[in-house]
Amino acid sequence: MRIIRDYKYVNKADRGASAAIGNFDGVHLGHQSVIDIARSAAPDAPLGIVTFEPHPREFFAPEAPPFRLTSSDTRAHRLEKLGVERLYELPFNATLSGLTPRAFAQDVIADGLGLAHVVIGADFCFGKGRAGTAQDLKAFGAEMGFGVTIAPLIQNGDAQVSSTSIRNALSEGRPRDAAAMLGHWHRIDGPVIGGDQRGRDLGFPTANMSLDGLHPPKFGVYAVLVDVLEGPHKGSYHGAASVGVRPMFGINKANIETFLFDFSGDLYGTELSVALVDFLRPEENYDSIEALVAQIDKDCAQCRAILSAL
Ligand SMILES: Cc1cc2nc3c(=O)[nH]c(=O)nc-3n(C[C@H](O)[C@H](O)[C@H](O)COP(=O)(O)O)c2cc1C
Ligand SMILES: Nc1ncnc2c1ncn2[C@@H]1O[C@H](COP(=O)(O)OP(=O)(O)O)[C@@H](O)[C@H]1O
Repeated sequence: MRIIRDYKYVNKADRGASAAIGNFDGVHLGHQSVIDIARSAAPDAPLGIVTFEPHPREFFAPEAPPFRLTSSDTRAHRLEKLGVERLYELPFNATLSGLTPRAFAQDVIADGLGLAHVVIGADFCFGKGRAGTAQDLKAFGAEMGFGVTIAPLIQNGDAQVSSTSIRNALSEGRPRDAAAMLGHWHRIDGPVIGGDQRGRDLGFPTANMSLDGLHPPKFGVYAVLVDVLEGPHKGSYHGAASVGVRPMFGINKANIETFLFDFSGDLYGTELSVALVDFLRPEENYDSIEALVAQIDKDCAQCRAILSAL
């Protein structure tokens, strides 16, 4: 997969793609479906994605709390796994956001990226003030010479699959509902960072990861599947993770700390992918360290049972 970060001066080899357009936060079942449609709409064309960085909401409201399900790196990895060959990750700035719908179609899609075919969801809006609709894009395509397919929206029961409903499921401690809409477990990816070196004294050393920039799942304890992605301990493990601020030890910056079962070794700096399977309980402030350790023992037993039944 090639990542192209500008819509001007695009190489000939990177033009002519059949591409889906959107934010693709989480790369959920709806996203996977538009990608499949883009693939079958023009099987001989390179399969592309047009997306934006930062996410438009981050650009318009930089002070708002983090809401992303996936970092741009994770998004790129997932798209590559789905067979995407060209990722047009366009800088979302005042210039791009100020283009009228017609200018976006002409300058970005037709002239800039030279797309052969475009796939969008039925609720897609584009251009300054989100003034352009999917139907408008179809009309521009006919005029400017690119094909447009409007994809139906994927349902999950009665509700539409969306990044927002996945965020809500995670905020409410329903990771299995999030997974049903994602088509995969919700994962937190990143390197293991240093902590307060307290976990080892408790008898539960934890691999800590930052939640910076990401939508925080409900604070509390989760049964997790852990992939160690590199290094001598590369492999898959079961574990128990604590998401939150660790009230037993003051109010700290929220992170995720994972105890891997049947594991010992150094994970500092190693890339991990932690999948949230079930929410067990909220994080608590216990009366004593002994009470916390007794509870963590119970949490681990419960997590082992949940994970071995998967
Ligand atoms: C399964 C599990 C459950 C935990 N539950 C709580 C909790 O309820 N309250 C809390 O303050 N910390 C909880 N912790 C977090 C510990 O406080 C944390 O792992 C410890 O402070 C180690 O910090 P360190 O990794 O920075 O050394 C839990 C940790 C694990 C692994
Ligand atoms: N079973 C395990 N689960 C998670 N991390 C482990 C485990 N065994 C050893 N480690 C290592 O111990 C470190 C965590 O120890 P801990 O005392 O909690 O320190 P920190 O405060 O840095 O998290 C991890 O980053 C990892 O390198």
